[in-house]
Amino acid sequence: MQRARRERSELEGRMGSGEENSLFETRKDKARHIRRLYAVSLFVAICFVWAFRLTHIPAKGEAGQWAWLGLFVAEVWGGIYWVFYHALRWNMVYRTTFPNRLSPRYESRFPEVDIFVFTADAVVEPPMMVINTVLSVMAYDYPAEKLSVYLSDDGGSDVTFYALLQASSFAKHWIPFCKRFKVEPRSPAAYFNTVASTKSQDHNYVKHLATIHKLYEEMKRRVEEATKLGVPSEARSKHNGFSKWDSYSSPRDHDTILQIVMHKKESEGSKDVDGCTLPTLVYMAREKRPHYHTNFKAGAINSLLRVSSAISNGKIILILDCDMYSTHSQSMRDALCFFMDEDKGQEIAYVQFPQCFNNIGKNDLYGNSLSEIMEVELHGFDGFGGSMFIGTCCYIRRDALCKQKFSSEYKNDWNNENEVTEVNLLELEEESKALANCSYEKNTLWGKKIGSIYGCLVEDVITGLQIKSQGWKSVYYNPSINAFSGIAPTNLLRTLVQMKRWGEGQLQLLLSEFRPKCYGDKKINLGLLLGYWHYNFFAVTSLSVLYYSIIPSLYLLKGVSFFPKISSVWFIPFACVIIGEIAYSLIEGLRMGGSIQGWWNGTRMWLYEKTSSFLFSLIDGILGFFGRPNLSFSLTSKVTEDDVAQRYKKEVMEFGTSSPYFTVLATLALLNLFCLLLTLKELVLGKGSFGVEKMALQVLLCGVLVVINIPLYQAIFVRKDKGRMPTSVSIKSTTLALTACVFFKLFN
Ligand SMILES: O=c1ccn([C@@H]2O[C@H](COP(=O)(O)OP(=O)(O)O[C@H]3O[C@H](CO)[C@@H](O)[C@H](O)[C@H]3O)[C@@H](O)[C@H]2O)c(=O)[nH]1
Ligand SMILES: [Mn+2]
Repeated sequence: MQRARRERSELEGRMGSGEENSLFETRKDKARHIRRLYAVSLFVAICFVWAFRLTHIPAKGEAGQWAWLGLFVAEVWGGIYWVFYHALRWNMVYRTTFPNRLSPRYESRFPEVDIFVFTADAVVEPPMMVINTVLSVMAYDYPAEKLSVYLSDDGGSDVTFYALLQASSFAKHWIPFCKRFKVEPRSPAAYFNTVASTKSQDHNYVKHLATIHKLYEEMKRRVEEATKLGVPSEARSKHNGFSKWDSYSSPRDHDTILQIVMHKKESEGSKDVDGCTLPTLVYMAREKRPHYHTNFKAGAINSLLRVSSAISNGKIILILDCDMYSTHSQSMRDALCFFMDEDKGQEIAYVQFPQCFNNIGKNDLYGNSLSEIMEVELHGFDGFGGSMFIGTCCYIRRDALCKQKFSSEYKNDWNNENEVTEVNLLELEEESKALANCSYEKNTLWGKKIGSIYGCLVEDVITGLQIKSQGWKSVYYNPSINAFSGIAPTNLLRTLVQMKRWGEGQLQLLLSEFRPKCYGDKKINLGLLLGYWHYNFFAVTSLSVLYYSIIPSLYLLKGVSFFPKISSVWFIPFACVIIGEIAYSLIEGLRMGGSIQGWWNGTRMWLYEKTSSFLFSLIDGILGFFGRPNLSFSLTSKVTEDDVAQRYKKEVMEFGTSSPYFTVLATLALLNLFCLLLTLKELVLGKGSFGVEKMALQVLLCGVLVVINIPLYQAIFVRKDKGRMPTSVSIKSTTLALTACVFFKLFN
């Protein structure tokens, strides 16, 4: 990754205004001319493919006429979608910040920052992970009296609360330790992992390290014990916060639980061992009732927005998922460079950082590094006026989330109006608690115009769009030192389910009343619109990919050809598109620091997501549009069982459970395998009218689909481990695929 970054910066050209005063600089992608030339040429080739389709439609009554027209539709859509894809590569920009210019000017006038961390389930998001994230952000290199950390717990778990209490005590040692020894990263778990292998000569450091490590291990043991056995009664009686669970009946049915664990204005208890102030720390589990929709994370964001406005009211908010710990204690200053820039700062609503993951294997088996999005596409959005908001690792201006429009009169003003000098914590808790009640939002604009937007499984994307349509700008900042790191799914099904949720959310956005509000009236420019469409149409695109991976292969059985002969001039545009796209995606993958195997894995995942996840997104999205309520958010698990972890490490694909996703994938894979085998048999026996030259491209397509599915065949036919394809799925898929082939051959 680092190497790729260096190369990238060499490739970039400068676009800065040359102002010595700016706190940030924007540079254009230096390769943009080559990219554009390539895109235009390839588009011409695509047009020729369309022309071929239109000029060679089989005559009425000839075999495959309808299939031919279907292929035409798939190719037209594929071409259009390809334009969306390249829109994101047309105008990429890169940002650099100058934090060393920031401090001398603004250090004493830094804004208050509120950090929101979200968790929703103590089982799939272990409390230890959550508090490591919390500790990493509490330890930011930032004036503690201007920092508040809020944990929203949609799981309403007393164990998570217990862990947070433990973290608050541990912070009293951890934060001074971080500051004294300039520790990075400041998530204790991540830090102890990195230092395990290094030896230091500094005795003072070694001594402190041993002490703090011991404290951490003790805390970890307590928290893990509580996770297994429940919160110890001794702890319950010591902290009256636990009494708030008395009326609690289930995670879906309880009062608001709000606890200010530490408050910077509190006279005692919020100082570290060196006597320095610690950030404010708040636990919130908003009220839940079965007959109120929770609106998932969007609902949690809005509750926290209100609660925090009563407690600290920071002007800048950092939104984080509970697995996304900070890996760089200075990065908040980078974000401020954008907001505080005298020239352009006031119009920037949010600064999006990339999501990075610390558990990606060498060849990124499941394409989870999301490097296409993080290293390319968000830069593309940025070039057209603003990054997409991706829900985490993002600094947002409270005004942009809570007020409505941007106007040219808007000025940066970092003074906090409701600055409090002395607080009565109980009163403050009581007062803010009501703000997180279910009924609070009744007949208000929350979720419609204010705060995070409801009704969409990608609340982040739609919220970002809403902000943009109100006239605000946003930036994407991809620093050379990673700012955050989290956990990517570690098995195939989790990845597919996550993608299904994203695809469905994007479709909801497209079908919602917000689409015209966000896209209409030229509110966003064409480039940005095309970029968003690239995501919005995820689900729709599944149909053309499915068509392309089924119909041509089936027609092999009948010897019907859909592609030009190799000797024909019409072969040229097809060859250009195929070779061009392979070369382009391979180069892009390698430039981002990936491997060839990684590119191949990514291509497989592209196919799997398009044909299974996005198919289900489409079905559920349409059902949702016709009124079926969406009651669940399939949380991505952040824990991995040992044997699964072993296979993940060895880059062996994980199946293991029967799931409709696998049935679809296996059926497709087997269908192509059968078609290929039958075709090869035909070829070898030399029977019938099978023209090699005529069918070459079609056999190649089927062949590639087979080769890319090799791991799946192994999972069905060869493997014996627990991660292999369950027999029930294998039988179901074989039957389906065989039936399709036989029916097609005999009856069509
Ligand atoms: O009812 C809910 C459901 C989820 N979450 C939190 O939302 C975050 C994201 O959930 P996760 O299961 O990790 O989903 P991902 O698909 O990994 O999330 C990505 O996609 C989401 C939807 O686009 C964004 O909100 C996230 O920021 C982005 O990381 C986690 O911290 C959850 O605890 C809640 O607080 N309440
Ligand atoms: Mn996640």
